[in-house]
Amino acid sequence: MSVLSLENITYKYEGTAKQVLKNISMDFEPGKVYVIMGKSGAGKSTVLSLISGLDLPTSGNISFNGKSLKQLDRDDYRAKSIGLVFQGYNLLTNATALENIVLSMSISKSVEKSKKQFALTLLRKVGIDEETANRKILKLSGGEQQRVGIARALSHNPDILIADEPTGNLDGDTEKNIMEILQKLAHEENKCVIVVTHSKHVSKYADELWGLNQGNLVFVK
Ligand SMILES: Nc1ncnc2c1ncn2[C@@H]1O[C@H](COP(=O)(O)OP(=O)(O)OP(=O)(O)O)[C@@H](O)[C@H]1O
Repeated sequence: MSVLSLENITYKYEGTAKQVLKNISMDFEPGKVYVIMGKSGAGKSTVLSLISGLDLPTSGNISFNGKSLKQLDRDDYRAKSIGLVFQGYNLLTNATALENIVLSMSISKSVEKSKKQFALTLLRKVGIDEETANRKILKLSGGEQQRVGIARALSHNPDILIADEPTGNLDGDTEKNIMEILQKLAHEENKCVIVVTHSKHVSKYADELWGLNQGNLVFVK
């Protein structure tokens, strides 16, 4: 059963004639890592903005658990069901790792009894111990920052994790570590993990690999 389904999506930016996405269809299930690979300008960011409910397709339909995003409250969908991981981490650099997670939980109105304990549990899950959790982001390595970014994306327990070039700023070993964490979240915690990248290395971690080329999406393996 798909958690997310794209049916015959096309997309044109307002006021432009170019079709940026050309009739693309794809189904996403829980428990799998999906990698969408494409060159610069292929349409990766556009697909992500549609999947995450920032915008609606020009034609076609996107559904989440069988319900069209057109009918859902998309702010609510984004806040509850989607976790985002960014290439540049997007953390508050002058706050600690722990504070970043707790703040994010407060904004998403988490009902956890102890936000701090829950945040520490999430951080431990991605390999950040308590000492590191209490350090300011500025004093963490890139790989550690991305692990905090993943913990933050998990803090409202979303069904879908979307990672936009999550290892774009990291070296090979660190890339492996981050991709293994994302893989574990899919395989052991049943998250639907969607990664967009231009990196061939990242594609090795895919349960399903798709290629995006000038707005056309094709199944690779
Ligand atoms: N706001 C916009 N208005 C008009 N055209 C846009 C806009 N944003 C992107 N495009 C165009 O849509 C196409 C796809 O862009 P998109 O940003 O989705 O590609 P991408 O694969 O994410 O590229 P990159 O890897 O460089 O981020 C490109 O031709 C781009 O010029």
